Amino acid sequence: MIHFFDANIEKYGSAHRQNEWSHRTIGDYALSAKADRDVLRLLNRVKFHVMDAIREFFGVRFIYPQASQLVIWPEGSEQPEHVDTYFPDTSFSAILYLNENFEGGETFFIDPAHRILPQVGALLAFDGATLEHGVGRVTRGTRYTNAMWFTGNIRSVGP
Ligand SMILES: O=C(O)CCC(=O)C(=O)O
Ligand SMILES: [Fe+2]
Repeated sequence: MIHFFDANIEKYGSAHRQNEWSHRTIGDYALSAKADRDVLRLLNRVKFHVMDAIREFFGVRFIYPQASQLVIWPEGSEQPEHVDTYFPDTSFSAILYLNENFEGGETFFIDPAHRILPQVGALLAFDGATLEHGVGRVTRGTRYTNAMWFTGNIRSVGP
């Protein structure tokens, strides 16, 4: 995934560098319109495993995908506290940590205060529309994640 991200961000990131985020994410919606089927299949497989894990862990019956993105967090990047209300009716946000050979870059929560040190292969799932969270500054190296958003409302399913 990391290799794919590095090799394809110019191809699948936004066509033009519009803002800080445009060359930091590759969305599955970009891949579905284009060629790299193996990566899309892998992202989909991950997404369905994550939905299974959320159903089982949180005891919810219905959950639908909204978006899945590969994200790069270069040295010096961070994300201030926020809630995930970009997509309508998000009920769960999930982060799959793809590497850990960097420093900083913890996912943090405000209330209750909590910090999660990324471990490769670990999955973090939480109610991202309600719980304020953010990402501490990456102080050395580069952080990579697969970020996903899910809804319980079938009318708010992603593209
Ligand atoms: O990468 C993380 O730990 C969290 C990212 C996040 O909160 C977001 O993209 O909305
Ligand atoms: Fe978030």
